[in-house]
This record gives sequence, structure tokens and C-alpha cells, in this order.
Amino acid sequence: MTSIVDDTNQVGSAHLVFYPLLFITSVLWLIHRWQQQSRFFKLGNVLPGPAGVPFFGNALLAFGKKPDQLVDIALGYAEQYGTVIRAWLGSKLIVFLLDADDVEVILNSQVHIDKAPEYRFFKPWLGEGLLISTGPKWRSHRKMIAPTFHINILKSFVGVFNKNSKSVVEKMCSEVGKTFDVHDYMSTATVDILLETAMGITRKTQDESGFDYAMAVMKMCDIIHQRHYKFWLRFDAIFNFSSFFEQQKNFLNIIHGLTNKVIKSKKETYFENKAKGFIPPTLAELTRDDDNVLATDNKTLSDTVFKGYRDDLDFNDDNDVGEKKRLAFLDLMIESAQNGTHQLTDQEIKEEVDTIMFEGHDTTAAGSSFVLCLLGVYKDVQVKVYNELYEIFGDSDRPVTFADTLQMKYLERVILESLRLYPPVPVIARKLNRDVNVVTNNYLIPAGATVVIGTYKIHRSPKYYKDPETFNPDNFLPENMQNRNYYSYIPFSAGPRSCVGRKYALLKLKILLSTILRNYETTSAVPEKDFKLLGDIILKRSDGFRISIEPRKRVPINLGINKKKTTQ
Ligand code: HEM
Repeated sequence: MTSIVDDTNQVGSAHLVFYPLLFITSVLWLIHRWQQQSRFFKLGNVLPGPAGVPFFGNALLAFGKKPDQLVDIALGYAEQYGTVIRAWLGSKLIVFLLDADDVEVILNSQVHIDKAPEYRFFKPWLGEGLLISTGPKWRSHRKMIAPTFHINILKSFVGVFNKNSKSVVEKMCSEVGKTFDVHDYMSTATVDILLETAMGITRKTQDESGFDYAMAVMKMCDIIHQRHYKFWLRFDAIFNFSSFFEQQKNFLNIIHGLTNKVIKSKKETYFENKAKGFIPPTLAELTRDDDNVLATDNKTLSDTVFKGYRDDLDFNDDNDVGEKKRLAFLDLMIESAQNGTHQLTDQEIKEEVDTIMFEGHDTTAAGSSFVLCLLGVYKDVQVKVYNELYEIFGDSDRPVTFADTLQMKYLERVILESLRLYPPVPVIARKLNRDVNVVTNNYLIPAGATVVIGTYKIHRSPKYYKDPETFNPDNFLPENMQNRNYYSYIPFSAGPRSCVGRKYALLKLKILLSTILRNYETTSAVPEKDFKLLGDIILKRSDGFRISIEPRKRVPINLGINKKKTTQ
């Protein structure tokens, strides 16, 4: 008797669960079917890509995977599906573009300039700064900021680059004979250089707050990286309850506190000087062409490499007015805002300074670390770099001049090749506001999709590079570059939203790396094939940038005797 009652109760409760479940599943199934019939889904599904499951699409592929495993998965799909690959993250369409012709359609456009929603993680830090802003705001700020990176301004930073490079050499002295992670040194040097060139301050002039600021910038980069590759931290609801949220709040207090303080004091100084009748040179004066020092044949290799997509950084730079008083980016922005050339609020200035600090930091730290590791592997290349430097400097330890950097042709090829194989920004993501037809199969990508440009993969395409996986600085010999598609080399992106700090980065890298290599020989015990890459917003090595160093004897190296090639 009891058992019949129990059975009846069980059947009843089974029905209570079964029917609502059936109902929910049916509704979800109908939504799924309806979605699949929409134009957006139909167009998305025309594109080649892995099969997904209802509602999740391909999102489960990333679940439980480590960042370096994700890199392998993504690269595997590229082999399987070609140069246009579709993936669904739930109902979100992501389209990967891996061919230079398709990439040109996006990067060269004045329409497809909006950043993907993932860039929102930067918002609490960078606000509406140049990296994430869009529309008229981005246009007007870009117009104001691009000239502050004019070569005349950059030349005035040579002293700062030298001073900090020398300081790294001194600090690295304690590592002689040991194996250490060179990224730590590159990161610290980069933040110090940025503090001076972007804000016009040093750690010392700011006492403790300068040190705290530098540390907070590095830690904030780390938190944003974590949000990108720890899937669950992407959701604000989860992130806001994690320990990262509190840390982020503290770091942002430090960062914004110092930026605000410096802007306030710089403005006070500006008005004090103005009252005394001293008005700093305007941006227009600093970038005027009234001299002809930088003749066309003295242009750097990178000027040629990037000439295919001349942009607002190239305007006016065929000439040079020589050394002028050094003004940090912040000074230039305050001056522009005060003299009425540009309407910039203090908040906007703060956001732009913070953006430069972020963009300029991790990118160049990773870029220089990869060069030092690669030279530690390919000793024959390092010998050539060293001999070129010896020809320029002999056994002197004098600082680098701007003219010296123009002579560093081989080092420049090494830097460009390193940025090819290990582009610090391995992908660029854009949100499409309009449908776009790409060149490959004339595929139509619908508005609303996120387009991911696979810089890393394009740089390794056999279509553009002979032996693409091999480290070969001669890829940037003029004869090897002349017929190559410009969009096959995009470490700094290209077009209207290209990197505004490109020339700054290359000048700084040349001074920093040449100073280190004049003083030390680097060795990497890890061959290139064993570099473990971290699929992040900034490409790094998960195994660390480990090298060892030995002091140089400051004599030219005879290639025949010292050729210790370790090419694999
Ligand atoms: C090797 C070093 C560097 C690399 C590889 C690099 C690469 C890039 C790339 C790929 C973009 C486009 C990002 C996107 O569209 O999502 C970008 C944008 C930008 N970069 Fe760099 N960058 C470097 C150094 C610097 C430096 C040193 C600065 C400043 C001091 C800087 C400032 C910026 C800014 C402000 C933007 C945003 C431009 C805009 O949207 O209009 N970058 N960078």
C-alpha cells in the first residue's frame, strides 16, 4: 500500500520536473531555430569554421584550456579552415582574418574603426582614451596626439632613452653568469622611460608615489591579461566579486591619483610661467620644417617598410628642426588645450596620458625581451649586430645619438624580424557596424560581427615569407620587401587606427638594445622551438624570457673564429 503511494508521489514529482523541463527545452530550441533562420546567422554559417553546439556555439572549446593550449587550438583551425574562419561564442559571431588582402579591407577603412567589446576591460583605467574611443572623439584626439609623436619631439627624448638604457646595463651587472628573466628589466626600464616622456616625471622626483605608480601600471596590465584568458573573469558579475576587483580599485587609485596630481602641478607651472611671460613653444613650432637635416637617403628602414600605408605619423617628417627643449606628451597636451588649439578637459588629458602609459609599456617590454632571447639563440646574428655597433661606436661607451640610430641598419632588421615572428600585439579586434565583403571568396561578413585580425599567423604565412618560421633578418632587405603585400607586416596595425607610438617604439628599442648589446653578450639555453607562447593581449612567453649575459670585451668579433651558430 505504502509503496503504491510512494510510487504515485514519485511519478507526480517526476511530472513536476519533466514538463517544465520539456517546456524550457522546447522554448530554447525554438529560439535556437529562429536564430539560425536570421540573416546574421545564415551569413555567419556560410563562413568556414568548426561545428558548434546549440546556444554555446564554439565557446566550450575554450573551457578549461590554458592560454598556450588556446594558441595551439587556434593555429590548428587555421590549418584546417584557411584564411577566413568563423566561430560562434554563444550568439556572438567572431570572424578571424588571416590573409593580407582581407585585412587591408578592414584596416584601410575609415568606417571599420570601432574596437571590439573586449576592449571594455580597459575602460576603468583608460576611460575614453585613444585606444578605445571611437567616432568624432577618437578623430579629434587622434588629430591632436599624432603630431606629439613627430620625429622632432622624439629626438628630444634621445637623452632620456640613453640615461635609462645605461641604468639597465648597470642593474643587469648583478646577473652576470646567472640565468634570469630579462623581461623584468625591460618592463621596469620601459615604465621609467614612459614616466619621463609621457608625464615629465621620474620615480625619484615623485618619491614613493613614482615607485607605486610604476608598480600599479605593471599590476594593472596583469589584471587585464587575466580577464582576457580566464574566461569566467570576463563577466563583470563574477569579476566584481573576485579579489582582482579590490586590487584593481587600489591600483587605479594609485594610477589616477598620480596622473591627476601631475596634471594639476603641470598646469600650475604653466600658468606661473605664462604670468612671467614665458610661453612654451607650441606643437606647431616644434614640428615645423625649417631645416633639412634628415635627407631622404638617411631615412630609417622602417620608414620604407611602413611607407605602404603612410598615415598621420608620416606627415611633415622629411625634415627636421634639430634638438629643441624637451616637453613630455603631457606638457604638449596642456599647451594645446590652453592655447585653444584643441578643446581638451583635464579628464581627457588624464585618459590620454594613461593610455600612452599602457600602450607604450607592455608592448615594448615584450618586443625588446624577444629580441634579446632570439639573439641569445642565434649567435651568428648577434655577432653581426655587435660588429655593426662596433663600427659605429668603436670601444667608446659614449651615448647613442639620433644620427647613430640611422646607421643601425642591421639591428633594425633584427628588430623588425623579431616583431614579425613575435608581434607583441598578436591580434587586433574590430566590431563591424556595417556588412563588409572581403576578398577571399567574396565572403560577406555581417554587421555586428567581431573581426579578429590574426597578425601572428599572417606574419608566418608562406604566401608572403619564404621559409616563414625561420628567424631571418634578411626578410627586411629592400630587395626582399619590394614586392611584398604591405598588409602582410602589421606589428603596429595599419591605416587610420595604426599605432601612434610606432616611431617612438623603434627609436627607443634601438637605443635600449644597442646599449645592452654593446655591453653584454646574451645567451639563451632554450632553443627557439621550445619558446612557450602565452596567447594574451600582449604576446609573451609563459616560460619566461630567460637568458644569461657576459660582459663584452669591446673588440670587433671575427665572424670566422667566433661563429657559434646555434640555429636549430
Ligand atoms: C613594439 C611596440 C609597440 C607595438 C608592437 C604596438 C602595437 C600597436 C597596435 C597593434 C595598435 C593597434 C591596436 C588595436 O587596434 O587594437 C596600437 C595602438 C596604439 N599604440 Fe602602440 N605599439 C607599440 C608601442 C607603442 C608605444 C611606445 C606607444 C606610446 C608611447 C603606443 C601607443 C599607442 C596608442 C595610443 C594606440 C592607439 C591608437 C589609436 O587607436 O588611434 N604604442 N599599438
